[in-house]
Amino acid sequence: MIDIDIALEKVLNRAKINDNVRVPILESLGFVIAEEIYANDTIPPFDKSAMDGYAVKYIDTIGSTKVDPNLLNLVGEVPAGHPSDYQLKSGEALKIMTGAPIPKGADAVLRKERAHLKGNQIEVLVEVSKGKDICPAGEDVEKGELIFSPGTKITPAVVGMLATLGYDEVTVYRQPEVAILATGDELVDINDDLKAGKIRNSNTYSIAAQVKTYGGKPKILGIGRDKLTKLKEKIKLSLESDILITTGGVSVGEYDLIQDVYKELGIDILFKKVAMKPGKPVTFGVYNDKPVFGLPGNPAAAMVGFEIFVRPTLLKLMGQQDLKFKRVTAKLKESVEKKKGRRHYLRTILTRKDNENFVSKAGTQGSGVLHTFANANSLAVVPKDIEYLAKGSEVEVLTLDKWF
Ligand SMILES: Nc1nc2c(c(=O)[nH]1)N[C@H]1C(S)=C(S)[C@@H](COP(=O)(O)OP(=O)(O)OC[C@H]3O[C@@H](n4cnc5c(N)ncnc54)[C@H](O)[C@@H]3O)O[C@H]1N2
Ligand code: MOO
Repeated sequence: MIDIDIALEKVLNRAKINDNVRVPILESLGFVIAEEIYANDTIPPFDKSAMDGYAVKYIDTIGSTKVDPNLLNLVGEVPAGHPSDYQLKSGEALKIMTGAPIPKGADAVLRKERAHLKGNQIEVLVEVSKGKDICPAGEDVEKGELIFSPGTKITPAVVGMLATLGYDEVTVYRQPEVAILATGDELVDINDDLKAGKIRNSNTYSIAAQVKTYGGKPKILGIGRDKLTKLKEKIKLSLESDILITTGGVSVGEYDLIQDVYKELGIDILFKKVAMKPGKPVTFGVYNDKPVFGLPGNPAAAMVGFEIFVRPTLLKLMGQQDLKFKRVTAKLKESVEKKKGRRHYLRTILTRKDNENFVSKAGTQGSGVLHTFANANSLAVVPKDIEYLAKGSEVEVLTLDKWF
């Protein structure tokens, strides 16, 4: 049995970042920029008003108060999108709207509510300083500035920045396609009859949902039956995808054929047993540089195997730099007992009270119990060589925040 951290290192060492594609910016959300993005313009391109009010010379407001206001002549207006050619002179004001270009001669904006309109004049109720309520040109971005480097994750604000900078498309690392094959003679699909000895195939759907959660594109290959030739044929078809996942058939049963199939197809197996629970029989291989994961059939084991090994692989292919889980330390709300030798990932509920994190089991921890996972929001880590943790002990917890 290989140690989890060593196993993960082997996986990530073999995972290669994807090639890149150009996509419309709205389709780039969640992906990673694969080019340098420079500003072709200064943003904002002109000094603009931050408030609705009056463009003035600040000097004309000096000494002005509510009780003894200075008077300025109103000589016109500047709406947003309509620059004025007027050269403001001393003793004058121009009505100005938020976002409108500051006219020549003006050096401050007096907010509407800080002036009194009296016919063709305004009373200045307060002094304003030079530059007051003006957003200077280049406040956001200077022309020629490097704005984003390869590796930047595209968030809603990044999409907005790309639009501001005039990019309608952006180059990103290509979305990985992840082929998923569930194996087992006992499996039927969602709408099929549950005849004796049969169970519904849930792995295909939970794993495909995990793939989507982390930004991949699932390719569902359906159910493969426990026959070497049939499995070989199905798997062969899917070796074009960026990642291949099979579930089931990796333990030591007579019909657990996955490892034989991998070998016959020329998939180089790097490990087939990991010191973790659930997920001990997680198998990892490489075919033409493509990662191949044989996840266990047990639904919770398959999903934990995905989170620990496939998730960071998928993120790496997508060009992401931070492959780690968000982790917190939390106090156990109950004691935990286990055998030495494997690191356990408990399906848990993480809560916060009075500035402290607490964690409790989401239910029974059998590798086949999926319901518990559906109630969980985190995985608490119980180290390999620990046998007992008392209530109140501190544990490391991986948050599944991307699920929510
Ligand atoms: N003698 C031993 N038996 C087992 C060992 C072992 O070390 N010695 N390991 C156990 C562990 S740990 C696990 S985990 C499982 C993994 O087994 P497989 O990957 O071979 O999975 P299967 O036997 O095909 O299925 C296990 C279980 O999960 C159900 N299943 C399978 N596929 C699906 C699916 N797509 N959707 C829902 N449920 C699925 C299946 O019916 C079984 O109940 O092996 C232990 N055995
Ligand atoms: O590794 Mo298995 O998932 O312990 O049941």
